Amino acid sequence: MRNFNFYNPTRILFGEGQIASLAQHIPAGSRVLVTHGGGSIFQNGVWEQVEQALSSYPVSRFGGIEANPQYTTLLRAVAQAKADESSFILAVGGGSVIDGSKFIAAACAYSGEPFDLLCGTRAEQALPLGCVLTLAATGSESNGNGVVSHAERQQKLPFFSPLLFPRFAILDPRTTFSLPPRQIGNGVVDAFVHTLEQYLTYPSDAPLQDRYAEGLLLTLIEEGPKALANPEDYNVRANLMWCATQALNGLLGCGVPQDWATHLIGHELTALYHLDHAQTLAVILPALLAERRDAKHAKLLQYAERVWGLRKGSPDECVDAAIHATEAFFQRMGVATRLSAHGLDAEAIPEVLAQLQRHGMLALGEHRDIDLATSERILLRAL
Ligand SMILES: NC(=O)c1ccc[n+]([C@@H]2O[C@H](COP(=O)([O-])OP(=O)(O)OC[C@H]3O[C@@H](n4cnc5c(N)ncnc54)[C@H](O)[C@@H]3O)[C@@H](O)[C@H]2O)c1
Repeated sequence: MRNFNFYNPTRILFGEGQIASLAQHIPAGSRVLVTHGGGSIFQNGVWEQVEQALSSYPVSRFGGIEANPQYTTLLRAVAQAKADESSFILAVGGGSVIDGSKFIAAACAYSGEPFDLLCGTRAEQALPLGCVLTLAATGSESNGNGVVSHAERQQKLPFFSPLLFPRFAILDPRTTFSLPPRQIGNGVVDAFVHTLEQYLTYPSDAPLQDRYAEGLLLTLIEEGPKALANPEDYNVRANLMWCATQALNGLLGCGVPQDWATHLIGHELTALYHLDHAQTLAVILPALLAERRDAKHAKLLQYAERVWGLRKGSPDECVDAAIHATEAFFQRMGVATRLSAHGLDAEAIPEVLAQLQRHGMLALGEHRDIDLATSERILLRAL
């Protein structure tokens, strides 16, 4: 096992009714800016609960943070937060609202050009941030990462600061009942691929991390389809929500090699062709596993046996069957696994490669050996 430095200060408030406890976790006297997306919180009762819980604070609201939050939208929120002298940001939504709110929190406390924060300048100050999660997927509710899109530059820009871990995250599974099937599928696929990015690499003598990852994968496989079939099953939603948080709160990746090539190639597909984040993962991951089957052979075999129960046949047959089972699972969650399903053909690939080159993505994966030629082969397999 490798050395690691694990830090996660986010308080998790899990379960039905927890929104009512908001006032216990936001410092008295704070001027709260509530950030949200397109308006689902007004239809599913979440806003009512938040408004009631915050009745003792001065509250302002910034809505309209879109999926794959846009830099220009977030700058407007920063201007509002400054004008309102906000001292606490409460993000109410999915990964996009939370990521966007992390940027707002950092940019409000930054005296330079806000874009610097997306180009490697790490936030050294930030407004405190909390969140009410409404979509189980990204883990953003309990990590210090964010991704902001810049439409004009066709870029998705990741950033990180330990100051951007939410102070608390309210995880009430009932808030997810109103998700449309597309977002249920996306959420399960996202959490599944986050887990695989930290598991399906090469053996590193970390059996606890392996079994932790396998536990998350098995739970997602069991519970994911149930959420599609019965969207208001509280326990199913609760288990999925807790899986998604743990898939990217930092603990799973401790002491093990990590891949993340699927995400980095996927980001370019979103920036160029506007696929949902998880749609890109479902397309790239099976193709990447097929392309990298030799480098990942030992862990693919372990994955085949322990996660999919595949023991019959030659090792190669088991690996093939595991990749096939992964793809079939994504499809069962309603998420397509081919570029062609999104109307993209081979003509789309050169621009993805050009973007990877522009962004310096020339040595990806756990061995840093996925060069542009390998990325091209992965994309061709994904057609
Ligand atoms: N910070 C991280 O660690 C991390 C990790 C992975 C992905 N991301 C980023 O997060 C973003 C994706 O976030 P996401 O998958 O959570 O989706 P999202 O936040 O983009 O939301 C998707 C859609 O679902 C709607 N929605 C959210 N909650 C709802 C509810 N309860 N009922 C009805 N509709 C609801 C939103 O309004 C939006 O239209 C991408 O930009 C991705 O790159 C961040």
